[in-house]
Amino acid sequence: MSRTAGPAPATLILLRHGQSLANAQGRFTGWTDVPLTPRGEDEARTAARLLVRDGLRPDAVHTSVLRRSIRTADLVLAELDRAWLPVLRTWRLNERQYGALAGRPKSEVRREVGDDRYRELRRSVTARPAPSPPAELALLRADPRYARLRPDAIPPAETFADVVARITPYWTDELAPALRAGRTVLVVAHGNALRALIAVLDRLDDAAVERLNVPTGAPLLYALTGDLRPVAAGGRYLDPVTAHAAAAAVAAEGH
Ligand SMILES: O=C(O)[C@H](O)COP(=O)(O)O
Repeated sequence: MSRTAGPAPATLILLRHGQSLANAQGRFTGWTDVPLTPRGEDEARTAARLLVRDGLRPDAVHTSVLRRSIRTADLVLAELDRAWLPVLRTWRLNERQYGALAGRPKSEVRREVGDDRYRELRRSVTARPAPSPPAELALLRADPRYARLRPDAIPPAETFADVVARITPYWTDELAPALRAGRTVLVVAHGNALRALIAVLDRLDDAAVERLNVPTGAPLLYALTGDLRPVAAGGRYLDPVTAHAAAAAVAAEGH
């Protein structure tokens, strides 16, 4: 008797945008819509060449609504000669809303609040930064890219747990169905958005979340089983030596 084949394995590629102006300046970014630096654009092209080297050809692309992720995806698709691919853009893949920390130098914040609180603000699951100043929050709430959101749905500041909560529906409703349909899905997003997605994929506990850092411009491949479980926890960076060194540098930011 022939066994019915189970669902096919799936391929998910996670990519944090290339270096941004705020990254280069050592500042918290959050929902601030900063551009890539020239180095960040080169990181995007290098990431695309790694995908080509490994025979990876995305046929579904998702970004946030922030230009650093949109531009990174555009550069990758151009390098892959797939500029024709439709790209889905969503606020749910935005970076964590860092509230009053956005725009502030990380080293200044660390000196102000101390090493323990600084680490807690960046990497704990439940720490909530002070809210964005009212004028900045009003600008976010008036931004046309969030026009379909209720104004009170624009968070004044997010915990990491909040990011997980807003990304999970996107995983369930958009990414997982595309993967089950056999698409090679590329998600171009942000450090904490991808940390949240990885936490969901690998079912990370809080301690593991706190240790997790995602570098810019480093393609992370998740081979998934038919039921969308990672074949290897943590996935596999296409250039692991560079990625792991860059992840350590992310952890050390502000010091
Ligand atoms: O929003 C930011 O500041 C960065 O992109 C992520 O910063 P973090 O690594 O300090 O969370």
